[in-house]
Amino acid sequence: MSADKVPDTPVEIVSDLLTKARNIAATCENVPEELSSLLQKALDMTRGLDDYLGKMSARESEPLAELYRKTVTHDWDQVHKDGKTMFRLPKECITGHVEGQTLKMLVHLSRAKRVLEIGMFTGYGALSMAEGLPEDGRLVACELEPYLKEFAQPVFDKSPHGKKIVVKTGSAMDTLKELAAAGEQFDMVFIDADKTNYINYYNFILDSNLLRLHGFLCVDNSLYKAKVYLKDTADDNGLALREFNQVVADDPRVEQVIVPLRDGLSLIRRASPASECSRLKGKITDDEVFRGVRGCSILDRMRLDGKVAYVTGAGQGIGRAFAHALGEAGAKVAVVDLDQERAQQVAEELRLKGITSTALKADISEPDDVQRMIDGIVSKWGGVHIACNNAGVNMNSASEDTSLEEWDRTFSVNLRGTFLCCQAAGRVMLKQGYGKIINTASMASLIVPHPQKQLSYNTSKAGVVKLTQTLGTEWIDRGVRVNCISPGIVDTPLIHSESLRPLVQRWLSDIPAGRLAQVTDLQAAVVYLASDASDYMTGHNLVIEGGQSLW
Ligand SMILES: C[S@@+](CC[C@H](N)C(=O)[O-])C[C@H]1O[C@@H](n2cnc3c(N)ncnc32)[C@H](O)[C@@H]1O
Repeated sequence: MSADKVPDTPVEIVSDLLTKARNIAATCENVPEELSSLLQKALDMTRGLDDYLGKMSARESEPLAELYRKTVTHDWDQVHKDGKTMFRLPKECITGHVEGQTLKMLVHLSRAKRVLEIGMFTGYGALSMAEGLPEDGRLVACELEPYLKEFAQPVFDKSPHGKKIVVKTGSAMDTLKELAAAGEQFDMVFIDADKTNYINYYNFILDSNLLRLHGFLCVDNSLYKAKVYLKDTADDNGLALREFNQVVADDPRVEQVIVPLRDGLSLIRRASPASECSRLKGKITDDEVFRGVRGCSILDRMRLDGKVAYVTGAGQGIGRAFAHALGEAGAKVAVVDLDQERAQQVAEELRLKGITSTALKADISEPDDVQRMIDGIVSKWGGVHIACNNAGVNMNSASEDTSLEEWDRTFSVNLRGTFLCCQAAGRVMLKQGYGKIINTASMASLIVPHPQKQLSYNTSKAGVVKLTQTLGTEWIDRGVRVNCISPGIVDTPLIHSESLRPLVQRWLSDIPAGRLAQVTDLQAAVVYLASDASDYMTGHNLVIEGGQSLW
């Protein structure tokens, strides 16, 4: 702690008291050596703690460091004397490095997308949390003093995360009412403004549903310099926080814990819908729609944790995007491709993202390769739950010139290969009594895309749809669902080649969406079809083509 810093947290205050006690002991005669040494040891322990936490926590970004420097060197007394702020703002208000990183970590871990801060000060906490938000995340910061918005904004503007922050100046309670009236909801709320109003903010946030059902609150200063539990507390803020903590502890709507970080940080989460039910008996329909199927929200129902998946043709393009999507949703993924090196590269990408993966080489038109692929996955991971049969080839020729070779090669990969994979994976899945098969068909199964000529491709993909419908109805009563995805024209590097460029213009005029499909446009569909959320769907051809087949 620097010499001019006012002790502000329980640890800093203990440290200050110990320093005083040690100094007194040093001036007294007859103080036992052991007492001095114990005082010194206690002092070293308390003094060193915050420093150590700072050193061992992730480093702050340069904009955060600038905000900190700018805040602690600013003459807040003068600003107040000049009438620029309504209140005299102590620089100790700032959350600072360790708390900032803690808030950022909480945003990350909770995957919050919308955060509300009540009491922004110079924006250190706001920017820390914004750094943890995804690119489309948003943080609304309430601040009474307009001067502080002007102070923080130039630094926000230097950070790539500053654009996620919207500052609302004025009384926080007025802003909360405005947000609630606009139907806004937040995943996380950080309360750090006037202490005597904490209880009002808390009640308003819960009563007006500003905090979404599975959201949580962080409340700063909940230990308030230890005054919340010291008997002789007389100051308003200490008493307000003591009452606040008690109200939260007695509130059946929430679960909470106080983390003794700096001046105390309460983490409060809205309890499960089930506990809200008993309180709201009669006012709600307490069913699976309200509670979620098996208690899971719709997004959780699309998680694939613990599932084993494979994707053929996963070395590039759509297959690679499918492999990433299934892995991101929680599945272990076998990346299968004819090209071993590409498969390995994609498997490595997945591992870098923390996804369990393996690379396999297989030619799906060869029964032995397909069987080896399935056996390998089963022996490595104990089963196959998601079979993504995506590999395919596309050759072009006028129908009168289509060679038998082209026809056979197309059918042997696109239809025979898909059949071999469905059969080999299906046998395992039927034994398990569970499985999700997702075949890649094509919009060409519905319409005849033009002007390119691709008889064998179109016909083989129509076959994939019929294969899917037949298996999907034959196996569903034994727990195996079979569906397919029909992408429209997908934007791949090949499409930008000199020879295809004129065709792209033609295609674009045929697509109501006005653009080609990106592989990322197909990712949610594969996760949905792989998840339990789509259990009632089988034999379906899910067409994703920007409306092209409808024109
Ligand atoms: C402890 S500081 C906030 C620190 C900040 N969260 C950070 O990360 O550095 C409290 C802030 O709340 C603001 N404040 C106090 N009363 C308020 C109110 N009624 N409405 C909005 N803001 C208020 C103060 O102006 C001050 O800037």
